[in-house]
Amino acid sequence: MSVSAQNLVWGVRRKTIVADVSLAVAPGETLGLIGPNGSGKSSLLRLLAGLKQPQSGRVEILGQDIARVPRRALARQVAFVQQSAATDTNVSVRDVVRLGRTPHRSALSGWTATDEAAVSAALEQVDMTDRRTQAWQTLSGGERQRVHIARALAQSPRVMFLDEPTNHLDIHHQIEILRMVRDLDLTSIVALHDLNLAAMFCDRIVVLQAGAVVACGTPEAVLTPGLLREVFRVEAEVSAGRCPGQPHIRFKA
Ligand SMILES: Nc1ncnc2c1ncn2[C@@H]1O[C@H](COP(=O)(O)OP(=O)(O)OP(=O)(O)O)[C@@H](O)[C@H]1O
Repeated sequence: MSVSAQNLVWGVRRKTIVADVSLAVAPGETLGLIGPNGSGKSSLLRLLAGLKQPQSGRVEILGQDIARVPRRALARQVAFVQQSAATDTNVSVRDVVRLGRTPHRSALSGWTATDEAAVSAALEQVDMTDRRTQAWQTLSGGERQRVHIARALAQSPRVMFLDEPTNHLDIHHQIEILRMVRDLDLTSIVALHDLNLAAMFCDRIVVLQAGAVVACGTPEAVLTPGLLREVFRVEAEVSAGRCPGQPHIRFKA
């Protein structure tokens, strides 16, 4: 498995926020994490990526217990795209993406052709090559989001965690970014609010409710009217989508 978690528990004071979560993600798989506001998606992603320590349970990435892997070594394997991440303001788009190379560089080595190629490819993948010299603070919300994704791609990770990466993006870029994530030769775990996008781009979906996994499986198996009513408190019709295995949800007003 690329990523596996066993019995993860995390909370603050007396409140349990991630409640005994176990999951496994295969190499190359795109796993969607869905659930209502406050169900624990961001908290779980941060535990899986090693950005938070669980109170109990463990996470393995590429067969190694992440509690024992040095931070820098982990950063060479794992990238995390946060929800509306902040960046120092006085920098260009290219500078932000170059930061993705940090875990691969030593104090002695200069900027290499490999670093440059990774940055150029990442900018291209998010459609921001033309903006590479633009000042970060002048970008729109959606452009900033794409640059943060490019920074993660420049890291050349084997596993990528994305916390609502389609926030702020127009529909063209939502689809482009998720298609790219799905088609990349890496394992990704993506928290998403848009259930139709989750159905279109995720191989499997994990549903969180109050910190616990209440369903896990293919979009077809998971996204049923009963689950949508129970977990998301919405009435919906679910029909076969245009592609096999990708159901389409129509919410009832
Ligand atoms: N450090 C913290 N201290 C106190 N409460 C926290 C902390 N971190 C998270 N929480 C609470 O835990 C719950 C889960 O938060 P989390 O951000 O993981 O949910 P989410 O599913 O990502 O939500 P959303 O869809 O709204 O982004 C929320 O009620 C949140 O307020």
